[in-house]
Amino acid sequence: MMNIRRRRPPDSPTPTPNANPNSNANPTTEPLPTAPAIRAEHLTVVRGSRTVLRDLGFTVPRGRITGLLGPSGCGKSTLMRSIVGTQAKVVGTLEVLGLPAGDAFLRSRVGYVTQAPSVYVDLTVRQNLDYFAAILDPGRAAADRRRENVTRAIADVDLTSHADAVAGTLSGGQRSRVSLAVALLGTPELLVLDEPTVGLDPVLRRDLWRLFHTIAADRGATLLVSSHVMDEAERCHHLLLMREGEILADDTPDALRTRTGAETVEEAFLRLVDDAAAKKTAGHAAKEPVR
Ligand SMILES: Nc1ncnc2c1ncn2[C@@H]1O[C@H](COP(=O)(O)OP(=O)(O)OP(=O)(O)O)[C@@H](O)[C@H]1O
Repeated sequence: MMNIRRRRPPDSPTPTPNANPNSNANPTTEPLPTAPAIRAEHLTVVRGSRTVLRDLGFTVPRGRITGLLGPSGCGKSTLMRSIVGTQAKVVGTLEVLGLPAGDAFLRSRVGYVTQAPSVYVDLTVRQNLDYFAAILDPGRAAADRRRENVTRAIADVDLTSHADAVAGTLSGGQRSRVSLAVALLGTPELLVLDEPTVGLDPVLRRDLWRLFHTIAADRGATLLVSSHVMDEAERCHHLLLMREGEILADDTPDALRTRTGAETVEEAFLRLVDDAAAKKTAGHAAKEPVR
């Protein structure tokens, strides 16, 4: 069972945009807390010779869990990389926590867990976290705080009993949780998790989803969680359904089911896919020259 302490994060040492001595930002122009965590307009991404994301427009609400769902290859990872600022050739508007995606001030406010766990296999779980904690919060004066944060993050992902195990000896699911613990270290406002439950057994999947809900409820954090498993959609507050580089729906699971008259989100998704295909066919037919 995942364990997360029910407490608010301490005041963060994270620099805010106005902490920048070179910034001309006016405090009154700070985004309101009700502003979306992520806002995209006309977002297009080209990879190689392919347009992988095409003219996307969507919002991700703050303090909620948004599921980014769609089949393999539809562009979920590309969108997540764009949001965290690691994707090249991003065109259009993409705002994250009120700042342009990739802005240096977002570095410690956004946590990102890639599909492949990024851990040092020759270090123990605790040594992995100590290393990243030292980068996030350096200096001798912060040693006690770092130790506390590392212990808390390890407990959050239920790896306390494996804290001294070498990461290379852990299972794939356990390594994924080490990556998640690293992302939780800085108590980020936005967590971007790329297929975090892939390959996990049903009990661990359920526990991870409980952890996500606790993080959103207790910390007020925003989570963007991708999956190609449609039953995970039912666990989200909000959904972005993707297919072939386009957003088919940006809505709550309830609203989606009601709007499409479907029983499940999976069925709603299939109806939206059929509708989109029918519209495309109608569009092509309209363009055919009349003979
Ligand atoms: N370097 C690249 N050059 C060209 N096309 C690429 C490149 N990387 C990925 N793509 C293409 O971009 C599309 C989207 O890939 P992406 O990894 O974002 O999809 P995904 O939805 O995350 O898939 P999965 O669930 O399998 O991880 C895919 O069709 C893929 O073939």
